[in-house]
Amino acid sequence: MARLPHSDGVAIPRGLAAHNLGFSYRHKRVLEGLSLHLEPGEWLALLGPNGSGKSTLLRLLAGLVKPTEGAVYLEGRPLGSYSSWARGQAIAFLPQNGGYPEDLTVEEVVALGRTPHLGLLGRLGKADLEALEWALTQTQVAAFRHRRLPTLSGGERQRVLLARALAAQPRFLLLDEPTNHLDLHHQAEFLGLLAGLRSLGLGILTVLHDPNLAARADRVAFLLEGSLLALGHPAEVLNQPLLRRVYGPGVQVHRVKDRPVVLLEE
Ligand SMILES: Nc1ncnc2c1ncn2[C@@H]1O[C@H](COP(=O)(O)OP(=O)(O)OP(=O)(O)O)[C@@H](O)[C@H]1O
Repeated sequence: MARLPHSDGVAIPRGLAAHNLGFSYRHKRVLEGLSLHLEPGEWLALLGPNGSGKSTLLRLLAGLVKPTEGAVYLEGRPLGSYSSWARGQAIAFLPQNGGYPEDLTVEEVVALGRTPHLGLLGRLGKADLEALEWALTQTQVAAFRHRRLPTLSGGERQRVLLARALAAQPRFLLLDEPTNHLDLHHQAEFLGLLAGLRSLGLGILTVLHDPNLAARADRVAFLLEGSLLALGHPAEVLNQPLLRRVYGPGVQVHRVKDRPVVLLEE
C-alpha cells in the first residue's frame, strides 16, 4: 500500500484514513486510539455492538464532527484543511435513519446530492445533469424518477438515497446501516449494487450489524467500546473466539464456500 510521510514521522495511508483517532462527547470518551483506512475501490464493513462508536466514527470520517485526538486524512491531507464543498465532493455520507424531503420527486431528491458541485446560484449545468442520470441509472431508480419517496417501497427508497449520495460522484461513500428495514432479497440486492460500485474506484465503508452481510466485504473492522478489536479479511476477523467474546457463547461460525457463516444458538 502506498503511504505518505506525516510530520510526526508516522506514515499516513492514502485514501480516507483515521490516524490515532479519539473522540469524546462532553466528558464521555467513545473512541480511542483508532487507526484504519479506506482505500479507493475497496469495501470495508464496520461491525460492533450497539454503542461501540460506529456512527461516531462515520461522522468523524465524513468531517461532520472534529476529532478530540488524532486526525482524519483525505488523500494525505488533513480532512479539516478541506472546504466543506471539496469535502462534499470527495465523501458522501448516508446516515442511519436519514431523512428526506417528502414533497420532492425521486429526481429532485437525487439532484440534491449535486449540491457540493453547484455554484452560488445552485443551477444544474450539463455535467450535473449527466451525473444525475448516471446516479439514477446505477441504482436502477430512473423508472420511477417522477414519483415521490413516500410512495416507494423501503428497498426502492434506499436505492434513491444511495443515488442521492452517488450524484455527487464522490470518491468515498460512507453508509450507516444501509440494509436496515430491508428484507433478505433487498439486502442482497443493495449490497450487490455496492459491490459493483467498487469497480468504479469508489471506496465504500458500511456499518452493518449482521456478520453474514459483512462477510461479503473486502475487509471487516470490528469495534468494541470505542477501540478497534480486529481489522482484516472477513474470514480472519469473523472467527468464533472473537464473536463469542463479543456476542456470547451461543455464537457458532461455519464455513460455506470459504465464507464465514455465523449462527447464534440460544
Ligand atoms: N450526541 C451525543 N451525545 C452524547 N453521547 C452520545 C451522542 N451520540 C452518541 N453518544 C454515545 O456515544 C456512544 C457511541 O455511540 P454511537 O452511536 O457512535 O455507537 P454505534 O456503535 O453507532 O451504536 P448503534 O449500533 O447502537 O447505532 C454511545 O454510548 C452513545 O450513547
